[in-house]
Amino acid sequence: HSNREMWFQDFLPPNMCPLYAKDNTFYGIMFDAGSTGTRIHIYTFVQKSPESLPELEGEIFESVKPGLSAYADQPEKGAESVKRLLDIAVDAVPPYLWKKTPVVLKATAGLRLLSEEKAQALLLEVKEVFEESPFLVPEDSVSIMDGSYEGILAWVTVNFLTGQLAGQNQHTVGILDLGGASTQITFLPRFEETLKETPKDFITSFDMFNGTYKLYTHSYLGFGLKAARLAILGALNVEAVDGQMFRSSCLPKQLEAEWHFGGVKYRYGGNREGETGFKPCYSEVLKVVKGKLHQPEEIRGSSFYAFSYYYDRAADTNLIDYEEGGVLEVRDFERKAKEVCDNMERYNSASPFLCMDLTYITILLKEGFGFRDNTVLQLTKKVNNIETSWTLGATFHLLQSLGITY
Ligand SMILES: O=c1[nH]cnc2c1ncn2[C@@H]1O[C@H](COP(=O)(O)OP(=O)(O)O)[C@@H](O)[C@H]1O
Ligand SMILES: [Ca+2]
Repeated sequence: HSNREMWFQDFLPPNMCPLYAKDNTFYGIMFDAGSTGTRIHIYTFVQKSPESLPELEGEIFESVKPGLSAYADQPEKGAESVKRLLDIAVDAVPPYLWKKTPVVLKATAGLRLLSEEKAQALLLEVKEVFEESPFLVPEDSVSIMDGSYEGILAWVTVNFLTGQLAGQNQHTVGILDLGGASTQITFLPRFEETLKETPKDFITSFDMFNGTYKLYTHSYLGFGLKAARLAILGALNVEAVDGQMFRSSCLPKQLEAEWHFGGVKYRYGGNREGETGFKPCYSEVLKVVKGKLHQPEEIRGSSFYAFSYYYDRAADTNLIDYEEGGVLEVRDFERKAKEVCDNMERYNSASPFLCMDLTYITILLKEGFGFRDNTVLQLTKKVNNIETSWTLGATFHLLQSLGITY
């Protein structure tokens, strides 16, 4: 963009700038501080009239690992990783729009699991990075997001990108997000019954684009893929993890290794003496999931969009194409779990956790949420080349609250 800049840009107010005079272009910068990585989404919008939805022109996306929570004891270093990503936005947004472009960071389950003190120290350092940038820094620009918003905003993203939020005939789709530390389920109930039999705190009313949506949503903290690994290994909420060896029938028999998560080091390994394979693994994982999740009757027959680790593990095992995504049934995950767990040596090089992860996904879907074997899942990473992430919904919400869009 910058080669198109001209000398008068800096002297004329944007609405008089000849280059952009007719353009109602604006930007939004949203950081996703996830448990396994930090990502920046720089969105460009055009709004042609107050009546129509803003049009999304494009997205610049970049990410770094590990996530902020890995810097629990070095908040400055954590903020540095945010600074490096923000520099991309400085180059991407035309200077005359810097002051009008809001920058926000929302942290999810990784920071929810840290102590209040450590989480706040990290957020404070990030806030300083924002204050030193040329962008618009709204109130509450750096925060830990409420789990229910994580689901709602991802639902907004997917349904906006698939065109379901415009016009009259809305056939919205439900979404499933499997993060590292938490997992979300969100859908628009069609039956009065569902609203009646659902706990009150699972239903949230939400205003967006001149409509009100009464959504079913819940975020299960500790049920993300990586947190579930710890729960399955029995390493969750254990005081002195140091030196302890956590074993599971879901891991290759001879395996012994170390794993870092949330700033803690865990030693884990296979069942040297005991059983290994799909059957024992299934009952091991079932203990972690059974009876812990609400099962809405209505979802049994409907299809859902699934992304994040649902997508990654399906792609890792060739259930879907890594670039294109694809359509699966719940039983495909189970079939693949059996295949991997009963032939662990063959899959060991991919990831020693593959059997555990696939078994967990199977059980989460079937025994956790109560999906049927033939429930259809649409696995997507991108829709029209835009990442399916809660960040787009969050940016719409932000721009609306700042009066930048309608
Ligand atoms: O922009 C995105 N689009 C789609 N998936 C994403 C995006 N950013 C992260 N993910 C996926 O989210 C998963 C990691 O979860 P995350 O680190 O966000 O944990 P959390 O949600 O529990 O905090 C991975 O599967 C990763 O591929
Ligand atoms: Ca996430």
